[in-house]
Amino acid sequence: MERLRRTMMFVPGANAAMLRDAPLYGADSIMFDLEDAVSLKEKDSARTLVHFALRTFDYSQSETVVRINTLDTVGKLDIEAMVLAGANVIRLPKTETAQDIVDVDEAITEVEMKYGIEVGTTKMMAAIESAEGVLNAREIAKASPRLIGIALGAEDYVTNMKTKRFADGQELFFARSYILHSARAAGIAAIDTVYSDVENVGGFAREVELIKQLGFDGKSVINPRQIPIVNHIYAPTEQEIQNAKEVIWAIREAEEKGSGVISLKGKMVDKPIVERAERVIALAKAAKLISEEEI
Ligand SMILES: CC(=O)SCCNC(=O)CCNC(=O)[C@H](O)C(C)(C)COP(=O)(O)OP(=O)(O)OC[C@H]1O[C@@H](n2cnc3c(N)ncnc32)[C@H](O)[C@@H]1OP(=O)(O)O
Ligand SMILES: O=C([O-])CC(=O)C(=O)O
Ligand SMILES: [Mg+2]
Repeated sequence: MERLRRTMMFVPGANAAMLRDAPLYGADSIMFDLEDAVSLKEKDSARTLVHFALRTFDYSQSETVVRINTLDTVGKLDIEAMVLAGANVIRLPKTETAQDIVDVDEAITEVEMKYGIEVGTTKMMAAIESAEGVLNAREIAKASPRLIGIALGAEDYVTNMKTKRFADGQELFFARSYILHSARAAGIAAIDTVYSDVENVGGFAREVELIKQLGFDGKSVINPRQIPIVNHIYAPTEQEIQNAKEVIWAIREAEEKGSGVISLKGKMVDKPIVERAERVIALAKAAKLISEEEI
């Protein structure tokens, strides 16, 4: 089954206490940051700290993602330390072109070969944070078989666009839509950007409602308090779960009789409707609203 990525929590790589406590909050993915949350002075110590944290603490309940620095700075050093430490995913920030992804893919391959790790073990993500990156999202999303998703980085993006973030998110509509389409066309995940105003719970919830409606798999978060809000909004309602169960039971029965399409309460049920029902069930299981065995 597809891995759920409702929440991807940034953890500043230089903060030892946050690295230690990060698994306590139940994020689907923990994103260790070596890039913009780490000052230039702390780049080397943060890399060492995250390397040892990955080897020492138990992050097994989450996916581990590391946001590295770009290859024109210390990205290669980051890749070597993180691949060796067994990070699940390397996230490249400020991705502008498909070639950026190919270059990181090659750097990862080199390290995997050097340490006898099976080539392809380490996955990748691309964060898109500029006009150039958005316009190239379609090629970026298909640039490497390692890619599990692409994400919007809206703080850098609005800066590049010479605007700022607004409550209704209009300024992000094109970028969000194009990134989503690029991800879906490539068959990978689409992750929305951070919401920096941690105290504004209402504004955060409205943004999560919007990105769920658009079709994003989930959101980058910066604070543990944002996790239950995303999980609550992404959790299906009782009615949605009941409908999904009925669809799956009905299609199972139909398939036993050798048919792929049926009518349920006067509505047609076929493959796309079954796929949506399966996602509702996966989200319900993740939210522990139903048990693994129930369906
Ligand atoms: C544009 C970009 O690039 S965004 C990505 C880079 N930015 C980041 O990584 C920032 C990550 N977030 C943070 O550093 C913090 O959440 C801040 C600075 C925004 C707010 O910090 P605080 O005011 O301390 O938050 P808050 O009071 O909610 O913290 C509660 C607890 O959660 C911990 N915590 C807060 N954020 C995080 C986090 N991202 N990861 C792990 N633990 C965290 C705190 O250490 C605190 O722990 P304690 O109770 O044991 O002391
Ligand atoms: O990727 C993110 O959501 C955070 C980030 O770097 C940005 O918004 O510029
Ligand atoms: Mg950024």
